[in-house]
Amino acid sequence: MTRHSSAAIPRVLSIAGTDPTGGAGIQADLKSIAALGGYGMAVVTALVAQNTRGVRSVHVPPAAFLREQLDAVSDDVEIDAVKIGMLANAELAGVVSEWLAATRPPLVVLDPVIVATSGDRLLRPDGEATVRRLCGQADLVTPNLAELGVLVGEPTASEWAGALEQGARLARSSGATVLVKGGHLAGPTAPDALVWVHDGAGHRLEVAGERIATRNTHGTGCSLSSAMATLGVLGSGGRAVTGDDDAPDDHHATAGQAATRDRGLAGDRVAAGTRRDAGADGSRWLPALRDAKAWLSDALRAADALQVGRGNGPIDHSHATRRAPAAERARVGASGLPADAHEAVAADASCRDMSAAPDAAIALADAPLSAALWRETATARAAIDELAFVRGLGDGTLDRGDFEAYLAQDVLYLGEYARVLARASQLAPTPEEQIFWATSAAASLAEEARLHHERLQHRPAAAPSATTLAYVNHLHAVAAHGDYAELVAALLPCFWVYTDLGTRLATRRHPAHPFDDWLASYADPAFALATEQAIGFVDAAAHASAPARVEAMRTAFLRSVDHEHAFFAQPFP
Ligand SMILES: Nc1ncnc2c1ncn2[C@@H]1O[C@H](COP(=O)(O)OP(=O)(O)OP(=O)(O)O)[C@@H](O)[C@H]1O
Ligand SMILES: Cc1ncc(COP(=O)(O)O)c(N)n1
Repeated sequence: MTRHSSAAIPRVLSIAGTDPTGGAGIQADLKSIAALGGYGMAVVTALVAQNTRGVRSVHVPPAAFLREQLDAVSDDVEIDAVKIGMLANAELAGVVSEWLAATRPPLVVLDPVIVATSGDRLLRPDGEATVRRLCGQADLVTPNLAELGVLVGEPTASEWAGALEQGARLARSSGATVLVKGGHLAGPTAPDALVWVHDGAGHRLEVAGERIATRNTHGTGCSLSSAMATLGVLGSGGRAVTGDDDAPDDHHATAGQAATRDRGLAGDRVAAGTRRDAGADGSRWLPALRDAKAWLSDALRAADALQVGRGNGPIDHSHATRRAPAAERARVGASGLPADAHEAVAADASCRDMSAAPDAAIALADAPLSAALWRETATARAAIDELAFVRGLGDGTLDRGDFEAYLAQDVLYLGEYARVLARASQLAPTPEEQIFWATSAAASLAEEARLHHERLQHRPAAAPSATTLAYVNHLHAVAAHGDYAELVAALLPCFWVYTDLGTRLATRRHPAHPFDDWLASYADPAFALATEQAIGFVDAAAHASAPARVEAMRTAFLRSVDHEHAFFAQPFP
């Protein structure tokens, strides 16, 4: 492929092995690329049966098939950057080297994966020499301390200073910029440094970092290198590199080496697939490293909440877009809404436009149940999005008769939902919760009356469908147990699924949309606030409950989500 035109969204190809638990390898690469704004593509070198505790076995497909995969991508797609990870053996490393020479991608980041954190080898010893040579075809090489030692043929450095010296030796021998990583150092810091040689002189820029106390660091190297490839294309905002703000006094990039980049780092390459005579200008990577490290640190901070696996779990690549845990949401919801939100609640509240007690205290749980339940219902919620009824609501193609038939069932549901909300109020342990659920019950009845009056007067009264009956029977059955925690868990999906759906449907609004007013009511911030409060109360109830009761809460919540799905999926004659 010779033609290259730059796209606004970096097209980044990962060439790496797999991790079925999603924390490392190609899965981590794709998540990182997406999180940082790129479009991820993936060519698999090896299939690895591994989890957070270690590697069980490795299956390496034929080398010729690796080349077929690579050609399939490069024959069709303009690639902005390549990230190379696990190469398994010399033969595969050789295939990638040949493909790089033929294809000349504008930016190449090599993470020379040799040994996993678990201690298992991911590169056969016969591949080390080839990977060493491959460094000469990369713009950036990102070895951890052990890999750095192997690449320079020395024992693993135990001190940062020694690692930097080894990085300088690798930079000199390869011509690439070396990102020396301090993740494996002992001590309270986790520094990283860019090391390169330019016109024969060695240079270094260091980015400091605090060590985050977590054992969930699986895949940090894969994630960082993919982030660097993506941000390298973007130029990490295209900021000018001043070259000396992070540099240690004794050893820093000079102003002469600093560069203002138009877009990304691709211009730094003399010819991809060849060694550069003058060497790289490594300072160009500094903005990308700063941004990648900040992102990675947040992903490490969020890692423990994921609860994936029993070994060294993954980082949370999606921390920035993921809904914050319930406690956090409750806090933001309570403080981040317009001051008039509470009045809006009082004026127009229902099960869907759920009311709230304005001064309700948000009880914060240590480990929110709600976040786990939300994750557990991701598939069911995605299925709701895909329903013909919901899609028709969003794009406005839903038959009006069907819409009214739905509203007729909703009215019937709201009447019964109000009774169950009232029961929650009766069982509530605090006055705040008592008020919240009672206010919600009243609002639910108000919405029932409003819908009836404004939208359904011309229709004969409907009988409850089997689906509507099943949902309200489930709620009444849980109410009959008399367990407040279980009951509020059963009530929550009606708040939450509708808020979530409503927020997304609201983006489809336009003045001519046939259901515009209805969509507007679901995007009401007061409705979102009420949902945040309900989530906070459910988490507080879980916090105060024994494990068996929490399990009952979970079951009640999951069943309600299933009923929400069935409610939207039912035929509306
Ligand atoms: N506990 C931590 N706190 C903060 N940053 C960390 C921590 N562990 C690793 N990092 C950072 O993660 C990145 C990857 O570094 P590391 O040295 O762990 O690479 P690696 O061993 O290749 O990763 P992997 O775990 O995928 O093999 C670096 O930016 C490093 O500073
Ligand atoms: C396919 C693949 N590539 C890379 C790693 C290294 O990651 P870690 O050192 O965190 O196990 C891995 N475990 N699996």
